[in-house]
Amino acid sequence: MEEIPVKVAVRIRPLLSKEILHNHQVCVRLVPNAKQVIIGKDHVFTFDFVFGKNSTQEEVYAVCIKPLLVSLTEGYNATVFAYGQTGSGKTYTIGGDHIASVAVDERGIIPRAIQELFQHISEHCNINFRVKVSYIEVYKEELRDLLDLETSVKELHIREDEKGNTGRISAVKFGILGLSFYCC
Ligand SMILES: Nc1ncnc2c1ncn2[C@@H]1O[C@H](COP(=O)(O)OP(=O)(O)OP(=O)(O)O)[C@@H](O)[C@H]1O
Repeated sequence: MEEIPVKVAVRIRPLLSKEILHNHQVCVRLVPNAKQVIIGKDHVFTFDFVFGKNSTQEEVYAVCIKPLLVSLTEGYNATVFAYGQTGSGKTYTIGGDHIASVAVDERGIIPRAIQELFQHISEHCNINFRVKVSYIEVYKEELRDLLDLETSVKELHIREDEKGNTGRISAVKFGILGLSFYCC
């Protein structure tokens, strides 16, 4: 079977207290033993990974991200991004919020991946690693450097090489939040 390099996971978040208070109803169900969700009455969608409302940060990381980190340390590139409408749980899952104030169990993808990457580096003193980080927000077609908010949005551009590959954006936040790794 052909190996498809892009994998898509869906994560259902639990209702928030304010949603319960306003009597909002859950409109999405998991299909047992299938990587599918049903929206409404009968709209079935299939994904590579499906996480229900009780899924943990650890589970999402272990299933979707850890294998990529292993590949990264073997010299492959990987990109992870979260996509969804406002309030759907991108920041929570990717772990882009105030990391210091988040309980260890609740930490999302970015702090877990960074911790594991540096753990790997410290265990392989015979190899030279160079780690670069950038954190870019793309919102309404404009780029903002989240590590240097003074930079004008006009100074940042997405560039492509002759093959159409985009450059070294290392963490992207748009209606999408993401993290890219590049081995140097
Ligand atoms: N899996 C989850 N378990 C518990 N709470 C969650 C989960 N996912 C999201 N939440 C909560 O839902 C709320 C909205 O999530 P979040 O801020 O991550 O959404 P977002 O997609 O990043 O929104 P925006 O695009 O507006 O920034 C937050 O209070 C967050 O803590």
